[in-house]
Amino acid sequence: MAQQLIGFIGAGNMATSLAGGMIAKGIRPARIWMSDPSRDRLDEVSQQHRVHVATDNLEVAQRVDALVLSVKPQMMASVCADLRSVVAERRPLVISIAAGVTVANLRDWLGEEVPIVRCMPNTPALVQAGATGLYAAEGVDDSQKALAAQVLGAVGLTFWFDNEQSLDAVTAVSGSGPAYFFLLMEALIDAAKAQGLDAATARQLVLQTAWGAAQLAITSEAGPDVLRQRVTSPGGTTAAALEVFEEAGFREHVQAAVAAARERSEELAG
Ligand SMILES: NC(=O)C1=CN([C@@H]2O[C@H](COP(=O)(O)OP(=O)(O)OC[C@H]3O[C@@H](n4cnc5c(N)ncnc54)[C@H](O)[C@@H]3O)[C@@H](O)[C@H]2O)C=CC1
Ligand SMILES: O=C(O)[C@@H]1CCC=N1
Repeated sequence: MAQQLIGFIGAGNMATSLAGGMIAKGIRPARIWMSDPSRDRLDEVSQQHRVHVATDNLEVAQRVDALVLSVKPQMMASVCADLRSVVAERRPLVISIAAGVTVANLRDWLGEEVPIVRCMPNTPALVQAGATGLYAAEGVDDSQKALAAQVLGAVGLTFWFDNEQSLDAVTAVSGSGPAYFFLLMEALIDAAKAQGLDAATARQLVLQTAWGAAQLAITSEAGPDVLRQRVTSPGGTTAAALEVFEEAGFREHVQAAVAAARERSEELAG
């Protein structure tokens, strides 16, 4: 496994986050290939990460032991159609990170016999703080599962699921989730500025608070509900703020937002 080659089809945000995290974790850049139609993108990636690059997806597919499909879900059918003959001949492990694209979709496009791991990482992979849900389709052996876990586990925590539907929920929670926290950070920075703090200080206060709250929640035995209560003095400032959140239906909005993300993930399966 130590020398197996990993190829990314599509050198976008996620692929480079994953590759960057893998390299930071000690995986040699020479084990990583990336293809993308954009020469500029590849130049940027090879300069930054020193991985092998190619504009031709087939050149990558012909060389690697595991292919990480990291193009947009809408591109996946046509990309797979081009890869189909090489994949049928070489049978690399296929790891898809595309939101909503199912194992059945991938089998239609690539062939029934292809070993497939469907997974859902997130962008904190770039700083090795990712969270990834994985699902291994029938026919994936233990060494292939270990390889998928090595790729995704290099950039954060991995969680295996026995049923594929769970990945739509994972997509809505942790795949899209960083954006929810970033939205809260943006809104809090704006609120801090509205209260007269300068932009740089507002940003630092908010990011340190987000980081501190996450660290506290991760390291504490108490759950987020208890930690929230500990911040909230009766009749105090936090209580005043939380009342506004609750009255505005904050929790209901979060439920509805996550349900919308899940629905969209299911729709992307086509
Ligand atoms: N952005 C995120 O937070 C997450 C994204 N994903 C999934 O990862 C996948 C990639 O998303 P991003 O990296 O955000 O998108 P992106 O747009 O940054 O990257 C896609 C890349 O694919 C390339 N591409 C386009 N056509 C191609 C082709 N025919 N062959 C090879 N490459 C081609 C594009 O030039 C681009 O560099 C998507 O399927 C998305 O659902 C999964 C988890 C989180
Ligand atoms: O927004 C999306 O569709 C992708 C999948 C999860 C995060 N980004």
